[in-house]
Amino acid sequence: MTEGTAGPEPRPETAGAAEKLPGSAQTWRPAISEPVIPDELRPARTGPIRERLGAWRRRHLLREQRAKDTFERSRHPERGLPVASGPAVWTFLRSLLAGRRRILIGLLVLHALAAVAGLVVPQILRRLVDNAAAADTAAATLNSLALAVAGVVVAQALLTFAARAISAVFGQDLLAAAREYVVHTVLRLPLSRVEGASTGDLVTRVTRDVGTMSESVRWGLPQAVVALVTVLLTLGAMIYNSPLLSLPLLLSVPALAFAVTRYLKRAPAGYITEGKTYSDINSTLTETVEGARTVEAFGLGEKRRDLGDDDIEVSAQAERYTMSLRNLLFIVIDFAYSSPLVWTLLLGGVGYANGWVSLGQLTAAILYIQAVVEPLDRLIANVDRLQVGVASTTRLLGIAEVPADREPTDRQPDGVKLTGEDLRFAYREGHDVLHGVDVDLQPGERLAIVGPSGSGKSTLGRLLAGINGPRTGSVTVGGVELLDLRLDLLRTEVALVTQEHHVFVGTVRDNVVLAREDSDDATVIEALRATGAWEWVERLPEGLGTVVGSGKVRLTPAQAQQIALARLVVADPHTLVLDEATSLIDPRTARTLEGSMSSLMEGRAVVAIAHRLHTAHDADRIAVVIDGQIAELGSHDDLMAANGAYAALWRAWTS
Ligand SMILES: Nc1ncnc2c1ncn2[C@@H]1O[C@H](COP(=O)(O)OP(=O)(O)OP(=O)(O)O)[C@@H](O)[C@H]1O
Repeated sequence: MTEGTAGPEPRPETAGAAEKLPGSAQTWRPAISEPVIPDELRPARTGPIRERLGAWRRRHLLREQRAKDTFERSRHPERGLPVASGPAVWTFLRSLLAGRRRILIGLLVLHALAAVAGLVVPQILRRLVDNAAAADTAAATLNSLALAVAGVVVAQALLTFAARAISAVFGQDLLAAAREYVVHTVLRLPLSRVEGASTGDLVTRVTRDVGTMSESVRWGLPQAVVALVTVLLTLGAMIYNSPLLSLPLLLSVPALAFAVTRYLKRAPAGYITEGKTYSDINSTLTETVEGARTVEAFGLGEKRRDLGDDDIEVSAQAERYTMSLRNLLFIVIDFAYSSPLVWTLLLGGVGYANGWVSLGQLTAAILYIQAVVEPLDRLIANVDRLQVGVASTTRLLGIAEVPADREPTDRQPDGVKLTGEDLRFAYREGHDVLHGVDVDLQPGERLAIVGPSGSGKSTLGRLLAGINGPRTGSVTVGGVELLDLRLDLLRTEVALVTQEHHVFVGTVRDNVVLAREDSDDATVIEALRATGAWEWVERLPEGLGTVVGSGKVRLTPAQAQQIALARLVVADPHTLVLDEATSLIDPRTARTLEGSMSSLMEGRAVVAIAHRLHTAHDADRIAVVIDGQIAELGSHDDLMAANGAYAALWRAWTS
């Protein structure tokens, strides 16, 4: 592997190379036969010092390059979630702080006063030392100076306490605002992008990244500002005490500034890369857990473990990179702390001997140097914390950069006729899976969509139900485009029923009334009766109020499907799009369910995406979709008479 291309195999998420296991919905990554970590990036443990240093530098440069590459790739991913730019973070921060100026200024003033109180102590001590050195000072003067020190220390403690208490309240308020923002943003993500993004990435962003961001907003930011103010005030006090004795510390500031600037330039890409590696670890892990049965059935355990190990190793590489950046910074910081102390003592000795400075000034200067170390340390540690926070914030704000796939208006459909015109759709740019489909659904009509696997039936169903918007053309109901309708209104016009039925953790009632939350119990029971679910719901310990879902009362797939259909009865849409709605249910339940479904479907238009052709046989019209186009359209008898693709499918199915 060459320097420019060093790095692990591109992940399918970025390389678009995910494969589907036959017969499985799980995406699977290509098997990796070579070691994922290039040799150049492995730690060199043997050889002469110069070679090892050279190898260390090469590894460092490679990691830096990779951090930059990953940063660029994650800024504009093809399908996953993007990362926001640096300026977006500052705009976001400004908007967070905008309504909280008063409390922010108040707490900064309190912290500054506490810092000033701390700076007064060395000045009083300076007087104490100078007075004690002079032979004629009265004991009363020394006593009052000592009392002044005690008074200032108490005042500083009280100010610090008040400042910290206000900081805590301020931090909680900011955290709440940040969390609300994230929840709001995630909820408005278009479904198509949620499906396209990896679960691990989304989960890492809304858990780890929210935590890191709020940590740095709550603690990192106020502490960095306070530490900066304290450092500046201490430097001012040092110059006031003795310009000569402040020289060594002032001279070390440029070295410190250089090291911090260098760090700030490199750290963001490093931390964003680190965040992405955590997402990758989570993605592999969730994929393995979700596909546990497939993994077991195909004996893929070892491969999955290897993938996990690779993810962890890559993550460790990213962590080592950011750690080496931090270490370099800390070396300079340590040097910048200790050398001024030595130089000030030497300079102070010479100055005292020549009468340029007093013993008290030297004492105060040494105390100030000691005093500046702690806030400087805090400042740099918090700058580091802020870097991690900024990286997490860019990932969170990236979610907000996903463009909305619809802009709902208040338009109301005039009628119930569903029409699709010139529908084209692509999951990947330049690869249309529908090529100009026209569908005209009469009110109350049953239209079956049949065709070979992968021909575009489900995609057409999703477009007709307004889940995805077409690339060209439009789907309208009563003359209004589906994407122009408010979501709550859309679901009472057209609804899609698929094989996936999620039961949310909540009561049976909550799960049924999702589309119309104001429905009463009688409506819910009627809906459950219609889908044949009332029999078993009635027997649950708390009936409608029983909490079901993950970790609670578990429902069978068939029961989950009945709940989903009951949801539909309550939503009462005039058009249903059924995509294999009854396939997961055992034949006996399916027969019962089909019975209740036919009464549910009465008076509604139905688009049934059918794999079992008997569904098609009973439909008013049948659309045969082949390669993303409607190849034939007509009733069963018409199409049999035409002796085309449908007739061939029917003969194959009935023989
Ligand atoms: N989420 C997706 N991302 C990328 N490509 C997809 C996605 N979903 C479907 N496709 C592709 O779009 C094409 C049409 O798929 P679609 O699921 O609509 O076909 P289908 O006729 O319903 O197939 P089946 O009967 O097997 O369910 C296929 O080539 C499929 O691989």
